[in-house]
Amino acid sequence: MSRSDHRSAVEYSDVSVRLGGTQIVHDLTMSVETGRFFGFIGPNGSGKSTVLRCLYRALTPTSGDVAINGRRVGASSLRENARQVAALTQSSTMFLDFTVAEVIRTGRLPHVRMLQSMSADDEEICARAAEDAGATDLRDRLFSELSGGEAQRVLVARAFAQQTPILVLDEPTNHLDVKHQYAVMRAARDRGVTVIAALHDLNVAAQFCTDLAIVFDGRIVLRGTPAEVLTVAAIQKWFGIGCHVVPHPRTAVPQVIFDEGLNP
Ligand SMILES: Nc1ncnc2c1ncn2[C@@H]1O[C@H](COP(=O)(O)OP(=O)(O)OP(=O)(O)O)[C@@H](O)[C@H]1O
Repeated sequence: MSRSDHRSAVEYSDVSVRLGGTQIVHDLTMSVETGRFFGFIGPNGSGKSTVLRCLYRALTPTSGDVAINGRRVGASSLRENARQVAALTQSSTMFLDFTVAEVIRTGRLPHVRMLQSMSADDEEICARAAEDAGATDLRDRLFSELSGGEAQRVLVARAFAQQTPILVLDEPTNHLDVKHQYAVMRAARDRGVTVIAALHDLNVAAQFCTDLAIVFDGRIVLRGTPAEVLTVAAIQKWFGIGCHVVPHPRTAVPQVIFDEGLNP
């Protein structure tokens, strides 16, 4: 797909990443169409986070390009990028001294000049983001005193408050109880933006993603709809565990029942 094709919200072209002398991502070429909910799945250390980091500019590829809406990531200012892509990452220690409300407000920074100049609209956006992420009741707490799941909901709210056309979620359901896992995924989907996530729970991925890609050793080895990707053969081959795959009783999306008795 060409760069000028605006159906592509995100496009990786021949992206390779070397870290610490090791090649982590190998010549990745792929695109994600606007409005899709795209999930990277794959074993630990396969490169999912590294691929995402190139998108939210935490990492510059060793070679190749990443483009957002047809524009190369490195060609935009950091502020412009932050208006395009909000990222929920796996490290958040920089917020330890903040209250929850302050953490969520930092999501508005790409849109305002200084924290003091936040408008009533910005406050309303933060309140709605907190509501959508299930973090409203936490707003007066200190971020450093939250449980893992509570902190995760606040970081999701911060990403929502950024109101970007692309949302990058690196393991968004980390630390969350089952109810909040589904609530956060539903809230992300219902924003109607392009979502690109790294996920470990295959059943949650199947329920919410329109597209899945299995990453193995820094390469996409299989891509398609959840029904195309989550097959017994693929899960055995790439995750190394036996399983059954059955349709969800209501939605009919594939659901995986792991079975070590069927291990390859
Ligand atoms: N800064 C770094 N220096 C050297 N190696 C790194 C660095 N960051 C990541 N790696 C390595 O790159 C590989 C891919 O890591 P990455 O975090 O992208 O995997 P992942 O698929 O997201 O894993 P997980 O499912 O465990 O979160 C791993 O082997 C990791 O050890």
